[in-house]
Amino acid sequence: MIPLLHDFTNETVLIFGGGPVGARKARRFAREARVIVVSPAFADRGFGDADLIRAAPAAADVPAWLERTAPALVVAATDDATVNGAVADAARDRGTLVNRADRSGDREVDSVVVPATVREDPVTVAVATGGTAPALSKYLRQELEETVDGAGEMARACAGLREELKSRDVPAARRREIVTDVVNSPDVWTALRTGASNYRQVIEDVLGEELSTGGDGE
Ligand SMILES: C[C@@]1(CC(=O)O)c2cc3[nH]c(cc4nc(cc5[nH]c(cc(n2)[C@H]1CCC(=O)O)[C@@](C)(CC(=O)O)[C@@H]5CCC(=O)O)C(CC(=O)O)=C4CCC(=O)O)c(CCC(=O)O)c3CC(=O)O
Ligand SMILES: NC(=O)C1=CN([C@@H]2O[C@H](COP(=O)(O)OP(=O)(O)OC[C@H]3O[C@@H](n4cnc5c(N)ncnc54)[C@H](O)[C@@H]3O)[C@@H](O)[C@H]2O)C=CC1
Repeated sequence: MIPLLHDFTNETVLIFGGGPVGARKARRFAREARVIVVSPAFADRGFGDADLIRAAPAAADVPAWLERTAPALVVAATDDATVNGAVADAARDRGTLVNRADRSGDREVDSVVVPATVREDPVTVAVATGGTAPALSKYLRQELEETVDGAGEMARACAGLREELKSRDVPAARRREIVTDVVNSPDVWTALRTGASNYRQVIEDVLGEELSTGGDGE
């Protein structure tokens, strides 16, 4: 399987199953998509701002739900393997992406896996284990949270610097050198992580230095 980032803006994600797993997937997708969760019962968990629809579709009813809601992605997260299988079949018939929460091998065509994710906008890091060890994905995600801390602000600093340096016609090679130095600077990371600095300040400091040295490489 190959990781890709998918924009779900203005798309619908349809989830079957309102247990803890359905709730987790609902929260995940509700940050961007319109999410509908269909289930006879709902766990006492957050579902983001998903629409919760109380129903217990039989396998034969599943295609009509996809027809009605036209989702970009459908999630099978019930504890009924027959219903989950019907969800996968209906998705394949429509050419819709499907995530089966109860499966890690024998995947359906067009199936997708939800990776463990660390997010500090605009930075995203995703971890998967080929379905073999979700608990390991979660562990690595927790470890990576420390590494990624401050990366959102660092990304904004780099983006701002690239833009400013381009607009000042700084040669591309020098531009790359400056941005690479900033990304590799332990001092900048520490300043961003502790709040001692922010991305605007970093841009200002680096540009100030560059201009005062006349961009002669040092
Ligand atoms: C294939 C996949 C399909 C999919 O759901 O996309 C899948 C399938 C299954 N998960 C199972 C179990 C658990 N899953 C978790 C947790 C997470 N599972 C997630 C993803 C995935 N799970 C996909 C593969 C990703 C990869 O390649 O690693 C995460 C990363 C993302 C998310 O779900 O949001 C999220 C961590 C989020 C975070 O915190 O960062 C825990 C830990 C816990 O809950 O604390 C357990 C219990 C411990 C264990 O068993 O490892 C079972 C057995 C069910 C049973 O026993 O019946 C199956 C089915 C099977 O394996 O057959
Ligand atoms: N991907 C993952 O991270 C994990 C996956 N799993 C798998 O996912 C499944 C769901 O996990 P949990 O939420 O913990 O299970 P759960 O048993 O707590 O929840 C299942 C939900 O499905 C609903 N449901 C039952 N029949 C339905 C139907 N016909 N239509 C719609 N909804 C229906 C139930 O009312 C319940 O809300 C498990 O059976 C397991 O196979 C389990 C743990 C983690």
